[in-house]
Amino acid sequence: MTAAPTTTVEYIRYRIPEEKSEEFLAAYTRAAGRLAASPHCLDYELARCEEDFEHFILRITWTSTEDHLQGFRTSELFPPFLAEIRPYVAAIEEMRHYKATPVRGTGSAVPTLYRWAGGAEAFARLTDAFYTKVLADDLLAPVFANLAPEHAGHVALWLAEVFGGPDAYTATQGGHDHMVAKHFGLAITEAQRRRWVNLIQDAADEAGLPTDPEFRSAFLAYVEWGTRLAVHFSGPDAKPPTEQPVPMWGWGAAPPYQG
Ligand code: HEM
Repeated sequence: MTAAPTTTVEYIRYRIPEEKSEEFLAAYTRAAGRLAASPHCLDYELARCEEDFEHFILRITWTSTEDHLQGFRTSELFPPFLAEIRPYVAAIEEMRHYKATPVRGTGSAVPTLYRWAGGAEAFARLTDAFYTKVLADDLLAPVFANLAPEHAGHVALWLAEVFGGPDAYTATQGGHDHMVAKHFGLAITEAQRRRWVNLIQDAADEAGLPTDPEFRSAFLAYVEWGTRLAVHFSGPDAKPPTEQPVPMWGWGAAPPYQG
């Protein structure tokens, strides 16, 4: 079980007469700077109804309802925020906090990294090429001296799952804690980690994974994160990790170019 999220979404619905909408938008453009500056605000968006121009909905995600009420509302940001929007308070039709339910997710407009890479076969090709290189490598071969025959296949399932594919590693082997625990006691050095990073990129080229900047930067970001975690958990002072979900790696700031 992971802890329930504390974030809350405040919806404020306005009905603004057409002739006032321009100054309403201008006032909110100025007021928004206070939301942007608030450490209690995760994001905000003012949307206008397409069918009925008089309807607006402001959505603000707060770190928690309490942070909104006791934090933002008592901060020095609130008085100037309120001063901008006070003329429209009477036009509010609803102003309430909502908590997310488990019914949420993303659609398929943006392909997962898994799909973009070429699915399960691509990750199998990747780890086959990778472990061939690892076993021929002066720094890494000793670490993988007792490599089990199924290891490459397991790592392929893990990578596929992290990049948005089926949860086959979790279902057949175990989740994040299981994978992390595989590295206990290995005492991986920085030089070995860096070699791992280099070889998996060579293997990605050899296995024909996409070479576009967006895919490769997201791929490498995970490899950096994962190898640094592996080093940490392989060290002498590593404690078993707290229960964590399998990371779901996405595209980050650069979504795929679909021209
Ligand atoms: C993104 C980085 C990494 C990922 C995704 C990863 C993934 C995995 C997975 C999924 C396993 C378990 C395989 C199984 O269930 O059979 C594993 C085991 C192992 N990993 Fe990693 N690993 C990473 C980094 C590293 C690094 C940097 C090293 C060493 C240089 C390393 C060395 C090993 C070894 C030796 C095992 C086998 C342990 C055993 O079964 O006794 N890993 N790794």
